[in-house]
Amino acid sequence: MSLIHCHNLTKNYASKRALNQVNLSLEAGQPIALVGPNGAGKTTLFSLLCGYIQPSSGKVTLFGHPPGSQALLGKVASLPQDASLDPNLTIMTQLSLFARLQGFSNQDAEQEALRVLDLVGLVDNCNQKPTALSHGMGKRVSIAQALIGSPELVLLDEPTAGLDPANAKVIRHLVKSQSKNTTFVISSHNLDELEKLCDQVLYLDNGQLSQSVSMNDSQQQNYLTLTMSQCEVEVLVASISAMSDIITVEQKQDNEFIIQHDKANIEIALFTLFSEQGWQYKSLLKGRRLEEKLFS
Ligand SMILES: Nc1ncnc2c1ncn2[C@@H]1O[C@H](COP(=O)(O)OP(=O)(O)OP(=O)(O)O)[C@@H](O)[C@H]1O
Repeated sequence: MSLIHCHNLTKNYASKRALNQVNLSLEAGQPIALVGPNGAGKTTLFSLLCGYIQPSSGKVTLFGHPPGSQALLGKVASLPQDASLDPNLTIMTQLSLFARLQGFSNQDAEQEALRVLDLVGLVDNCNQKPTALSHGMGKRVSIAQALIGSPELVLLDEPTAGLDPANAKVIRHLVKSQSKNTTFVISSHNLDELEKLCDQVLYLDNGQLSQSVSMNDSQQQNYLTLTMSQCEVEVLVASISAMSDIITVEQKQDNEFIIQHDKANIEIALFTLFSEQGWQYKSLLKGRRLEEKLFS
């Protein structure tokens, strides 16, 4: 059974069509990314999956059940984009309360609150109120809240937006470490971050699911992303293009090139060329960056 299944899912806000006939079937596994420009419909799709709003037409199910149904209690959790904590209650009080609402006893609820706070590295802050926490720490508490009861599916809407690199790194580590037992669907504008975390990337544009990209597809094997320290672009492109088994060489940014080839271990021939010419390279990565895959 699919983890998430959408059939012709459509949402209109008055005359505005925010989601247009989205068809989607996702299985449990590695984190899944949801990307798209501002206004593409990402939050609308999340809100439909959480059962916060109802579709205008079409159908959506999670584990075969409609969003918000009793059968999903404890199985599905979410971090909404604008999640906020109660400023008057300590972190411990709030998280214990949410655990009790999921059916934990008073004592177990406190243990569960400490467990999830430990996952986000904030046990020492458990007796503080949200007003004493930084924005990044508050976001980490909200993610801890989403992990109460070890749900099988967690929807994170822009979990690292506005966070400093250290806080963002804590969240990335957390997602990685919990991915064995929990499938995360993450909406974000940070393609570099998603590239590190996710296996599958869904691209929404203007309310339509226009692409579904796998980070590990076999075609990736035929691309290299080369970054040179310094180079004469025309000479470099001509030299690499002249090598056998090279299909195309395309300059992307100042010193970055995408090389398409049809030979395993072509890297050795490239390194030989660099050595003969005395050229310095910064990095040579297998595959193309997510940005390239989505927008080239
Ligand atoms: N409550 C609402 N009433 C009317 N229009 C809305 C409402 N919520 C969203 N929209 C519109 O629906 C479209 C999709 O919005 P949505 O917030 O889902 O996009 P998004 O991809 O999450 O954008 P962002 O990346 O900026 O967060 C936008 O055109 C938006 O203006």
